[in-house]
Amino acid sequence: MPAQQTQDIAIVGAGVIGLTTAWILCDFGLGPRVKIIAKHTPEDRSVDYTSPWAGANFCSISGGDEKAIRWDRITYNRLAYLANTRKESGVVFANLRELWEFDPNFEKIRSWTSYVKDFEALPKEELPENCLYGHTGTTFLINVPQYLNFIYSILKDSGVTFVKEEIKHINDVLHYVPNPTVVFNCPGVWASTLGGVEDKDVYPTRGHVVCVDAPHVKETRLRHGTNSDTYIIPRPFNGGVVLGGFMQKGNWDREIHPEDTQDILKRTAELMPELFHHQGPEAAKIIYEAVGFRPSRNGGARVELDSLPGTKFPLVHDYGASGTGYQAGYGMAFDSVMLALPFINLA
Ligand SMILES: Cc1cc2nc3c(=O)[nH]c(=O)nc-3n(C[C@H](O)[C@H](O)[C@H](O)COP(=O)(O)OP(=O)(O)OC[C@H]3O[C@@H](n4cnc5c(N)ncnc54)[C@H](O)[C@@H]3O)c2cc1C
Ligand SMILES: NC(=[NH2+])NCCC[C@@H](N)C(=O)O
Repeated sequence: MPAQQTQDIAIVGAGVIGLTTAWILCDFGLGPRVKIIAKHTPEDRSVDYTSPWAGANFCSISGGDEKAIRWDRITYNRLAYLANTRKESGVVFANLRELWEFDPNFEKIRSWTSYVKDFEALPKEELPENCLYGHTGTTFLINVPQYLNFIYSILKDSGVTFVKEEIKHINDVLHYVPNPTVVFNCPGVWASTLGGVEDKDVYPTRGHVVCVDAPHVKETRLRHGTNSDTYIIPRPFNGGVVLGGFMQKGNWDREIHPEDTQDILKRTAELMPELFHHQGPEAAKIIYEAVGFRPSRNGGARVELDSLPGTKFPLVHDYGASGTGYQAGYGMAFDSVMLALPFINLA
């Protein structure tokens, strides 16, 4: 009987960021040493738990700074590996068409030319009215519930322990892992209020999605507007088509407003006329609607080594992914684990 391994690696949070962090640790065989403390886990649905509400696709929403480009690129390669070798993960390659009513971040676009398969800028004559730029390429679509449960199962099979609790202060993690080798802090938008973290740079970017039945739609299409963000994100393996949306900074409104639903249906039908077979929004077959709070942060996501307040215990922050937790999350989690490895005795 192997000696009882004590859990010495703690993770706060079981959204896509916390789960992916644990997944990488499991790849090192560290699953039995990992304990995840989280109020919500993948079987939960709550406006306070962002990950289930994502589309999800891989688009060029993220910033053009070095960190954002690095995390997108690492995750693009990881998603390609999963799409090629692990169909059960819910990740597939897909055609992306992305349009802008204003000039995009050309640093970001330049980075895409070096790694996004089949990348092509659209000739001006192909741009719809009022669009200044557009491109196509091969990126990814993710069936989010399937992907979260795929990772969740790997973690449970790898010996990771889950504690379904809300903590008030980051140091409360010591009640569950008294002498941690390292703690990972992955609380999403709640980094804004978690005691001992209370990151004043973190804020919600409110989203509202309408998931419809439209199995004929295979392409993901987005239009970055001066006054609106319109996107169509099919979820592969019969997951419906996620339509959006809104990018409302600092907005904590938890309610769904019917006028917003109609606005999303109208804009997406204009963006892709075949979405409702060239009929209007009244032809939409709605499966569900949801509001979600993207965990945004002034200055971009925080992936940083710290220590539990008033202690020597290493603390790695990994939060603030905003609208990119799936398309950049593996890169963020990879860098978080690299920060922690010097403290973890692997041998
Ligand atoms: C409408 C919408 C569409 C999106 N589409 C895409 C997309 O197409 N592609 C993409 O890449 N991204 C997309 N995103 C962004 C993506 O969903 C987020 O970046 C991602 O879900 C953030 O994950 P997270 O793990 O940081 O946060 P969360 O999923 O919110 O997880 C946070 C975890 O921490 C736990 N927690 C927090 N505080 C405490 C506490 N005090 N005690 C215990 N546990 C705590 C929670 O219970 C939860 O388990 C979208 C987001 C929205 C809202
Ligand atoms: N078009 C635009 N600015 N945003 C689309 C973003 C889609 C998805 N990442 C999200 O909803 O976060």
